[in-house]
Amino acid sequence: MGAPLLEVEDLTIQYKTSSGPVTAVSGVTFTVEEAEYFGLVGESGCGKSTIAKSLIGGLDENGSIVGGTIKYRGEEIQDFSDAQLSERIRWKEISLIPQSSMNNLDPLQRVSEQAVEIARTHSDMSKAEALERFGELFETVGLQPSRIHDYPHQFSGGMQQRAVIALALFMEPSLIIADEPTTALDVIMQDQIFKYLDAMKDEFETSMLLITHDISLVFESCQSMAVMHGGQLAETGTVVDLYDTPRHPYSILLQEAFPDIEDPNRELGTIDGTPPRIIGDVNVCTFVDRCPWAIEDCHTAAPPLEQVEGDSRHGVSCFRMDEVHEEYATEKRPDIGTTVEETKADGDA
Ligand SMILES: Nc1ncnc2c1ncn2[C@@H]1O[C@H](COP(=O)(O)OP(=O)(O)OP(=O)(O)O)[C@@H](O)[C@H]1O
Ligand code: NI
Repeated sequence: MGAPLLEVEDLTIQYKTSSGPVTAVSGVTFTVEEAEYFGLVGESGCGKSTIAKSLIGGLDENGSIVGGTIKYRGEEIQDFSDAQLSERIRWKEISLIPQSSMNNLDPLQRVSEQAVEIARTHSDMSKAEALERFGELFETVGLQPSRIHDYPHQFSGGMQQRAVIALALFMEPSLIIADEPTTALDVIMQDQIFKYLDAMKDEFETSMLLITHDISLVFESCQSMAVMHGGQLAETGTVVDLYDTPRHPYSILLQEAFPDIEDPNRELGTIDGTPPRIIGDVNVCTFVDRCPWAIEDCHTAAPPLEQVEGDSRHGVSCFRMDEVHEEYATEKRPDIGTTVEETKADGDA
């Protein structure tokens, strides 16, 4: 077997701000394999979009990678110039469906012109072939093929998002980074797009990095996943690992906070507090202030990602992963720091 499709190791990213360097991502490690859907999950501000942008060299002006490696098929992305990224990587190998897709179409060009331009640079399709193929993709995402010739302003927000998804699929990239791809779309359209993406995975061995705050969506549509908190990676593994035996306190509480399809009447938990904003180096576990299991050590160093014994892919960044696992197995819910919504399920209302 060759190198994994995408290998992110110990990635640290900072933004320059007037109050100092904001560490948006710190020491993050995960791997996306070929033909795999990988979910990156965590609440707002935990660094998901920052990672997404960094993977194609698209960080905001004030952002920079200050540590770690990003390898795509074994090659370091950071060694590519912007021209090389445009020529070799973007669209054809990795395409990004950005979080706010609405602002990602050129307002001065018809959508079809943007597609033809991409096809011209990255394939040997003729213009007619490109337009036909793009029209088919429009149909796939639920838009009238004839509307490829519209300008972006002629579309609603949801339609623009679908046009961006069509563009992202256009060159049949090996990796699609989808940053909250369907949040602006209705459930039926979400389903349709995921069905299509699934078919693509089987046909072209496409991989996807699905970025979302919705852990249930990841459980439903991905094979592997990572949970982030406060710029750090809390836990990574297969969805089965994280669904059946979550070990990081945040993964456990996050899972309790979402409805479970297999147990819809379960009470929903809540996670108190908010993630910290980190200036400069990170030498704590960023979950420490919200963690019912935290001890003194958790305040003094960032826990390294360690493999769960006997499982090469399941990794957890918690000094107390074994104790947490044992306690949680017997007592279920921790007794400090968390509150439980008591009235949710049993018809109290
Ligand atoms: N250009 C920027 N300058 C300064 N700080 C930034 C910049 N972009 C993002 N940040 C900060 O970096 C952190 C991570 O942001 P990011 O957008 O990556 O999070 P996210 O997980 O995608 O959140 P959301 O779910 O809300 O999209 C946040 O604290 C955010 O305020
Ligand atoms: Ni985001």
